[in-house]
Amino acid sequence: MKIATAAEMRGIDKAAIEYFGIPGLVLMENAGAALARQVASILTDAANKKICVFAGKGNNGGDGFVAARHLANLGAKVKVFLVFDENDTAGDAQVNLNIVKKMGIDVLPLAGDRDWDMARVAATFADCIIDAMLGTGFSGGIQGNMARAVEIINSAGKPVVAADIPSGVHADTGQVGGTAVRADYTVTFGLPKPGLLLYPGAEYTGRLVVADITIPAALLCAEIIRQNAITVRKAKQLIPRRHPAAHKGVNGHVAIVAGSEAYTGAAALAATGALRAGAGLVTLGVAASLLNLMQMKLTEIITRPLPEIIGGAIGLKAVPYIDELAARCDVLAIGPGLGRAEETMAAVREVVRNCEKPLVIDADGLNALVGHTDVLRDTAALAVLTPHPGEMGRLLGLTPAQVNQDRLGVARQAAHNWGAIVVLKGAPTVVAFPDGEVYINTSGNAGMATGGTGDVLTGVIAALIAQGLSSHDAAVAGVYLHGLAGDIAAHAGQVGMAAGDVAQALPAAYAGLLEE
Ligand SMILES: NC(=O)C1=CN([C@@H]2O[C@H](COP(=O)(O)OP(=O)(O)OC[C@H]3O[C@@H](n4cnc5c(N)ncnc54)[C@H](O)[C@@H]3O)[C@@H](O)[C@H]2O)[C@H](O)CC1
Ligand SMILES: [K+]
Repeated sequence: MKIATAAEMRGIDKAAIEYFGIPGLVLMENAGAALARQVASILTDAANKKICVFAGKGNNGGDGFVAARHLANLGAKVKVFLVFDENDTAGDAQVNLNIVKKMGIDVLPLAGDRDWDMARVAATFADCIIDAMLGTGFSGGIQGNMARAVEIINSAGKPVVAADIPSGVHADTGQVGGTAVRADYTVTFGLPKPGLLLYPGAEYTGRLVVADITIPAALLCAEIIRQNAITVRKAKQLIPRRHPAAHKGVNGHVAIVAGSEAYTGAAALAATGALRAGAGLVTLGVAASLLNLMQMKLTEIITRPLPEIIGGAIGLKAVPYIDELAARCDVLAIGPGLGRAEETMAAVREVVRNCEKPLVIDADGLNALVGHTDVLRDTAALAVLTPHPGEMGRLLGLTPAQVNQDRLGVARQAAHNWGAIVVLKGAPTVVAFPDGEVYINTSGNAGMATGGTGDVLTGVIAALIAQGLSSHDAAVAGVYLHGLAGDIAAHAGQVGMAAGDVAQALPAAYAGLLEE
């Protein structure tokens, strides 16, 4: 499913009206009707129920007027509060405001304090509240009357249904402009917007309903829309199917270079993630002094000793051994737990420069690229980088908070600049490609915010490449598969969930994606 920015949505709207000839009023009618249907389904029966609509002056408000009409026709007692000067509205919204007034529905401009007191009382006694104040036209911050209305809505303690976007949430980034409506449901029109899936916007969205308002399908899947959701449907399309006669060689061979004296768990989790995501063979290259320990921890994983420096970290002498290992395998994942010794970092850069196989670079492998992202330009296949916001920040000279301020934009720009696939981990994980295409993941949960889950993801993506997926598809499907495993593991509880639980849940998640 595509995800449209506010500007892309406006373009779609324009094309639907001007090229296909669908009147804007028809789109608004369908939007308002979808809003009314959602409210009616929440209330089971709208007849005699008290509904408050808080409306803005634009087309978002227009959707609210249409919903008010539909709900009044179902017998609901509707009050429409205008959070703007009545003369400010125009076009389709004004047409629908006039209809609502002619029907005798209560339309109450919020002018003086008494009006606001009435609005607060009405919201407190309402059965449902509709937020139709601001949608894709919102910019800046919420203040004044809008802020007052948001406070009334949020403090009423009643079910809230937002039209298109919770007012106060920025459509493109999910950032909140000071305050925002906390919706229980958001009925968004045509396509989801990034801000409904990105935090904190996702927190205000509640349950997301995507309403078909009869925008021609060709417009909703247009290539010019550069955002996509990684849905279960997308992951099912991409996940490799296994031939009944497949042998371990067919299922691919993953090479992993990871671990150091202090971080043996990262190596074990990355290797286990690859195994549990279906790789036929997994070979772990690790500093020689850790070999016995890793052999004790890992049964099915082949282990290879690598020349090391002090502290059980690989050194430059390991480079030819790693090159040889990668040459025998289908993909090389490098980085988890390697440590940050200068010689280890230099060795990683040398390996990345030489590698002829697809690469997955994570954790300390990313730290090795700080100030050296030019080495990515020469990789044989698009390297997949899997930074969390801290690693991303180090690579870009930003703080994690700055990275999270615009996750889509930061990941997209980095992928373009580096000529690599960037999997920016977090809630939600974003996958960005050099051509500007981005995917927002819809699986996973907060229980996965625990040490080592990133190492597992590295193994998962490498395993899917080893099984024949392009780096592009492996990143998209791997992020979803990993999150789905996290959702399965979370059935035992999110608090206390460990990265190993996610790895152990991978076969069940994979099986779920293979089901028709
Ligand atoms: N996309 C579709 O297919 C359809 C969308 N519909 C609805 O239309 C809105 C977008 O309407 P628009 O008139 O462009 O803007 P808004 O109604 O979101 O905003 C109204 C108005 O508010 C002012 N404003 C902006 N920022 C602030 C602020 N911080 N504080 C106060 N006021 C602010 C600004 O002047 C805006 O113009 C979309 O979301 C859908 O709900 C169609 O109805 C159906 C088809
Ligand atoms: K809204």
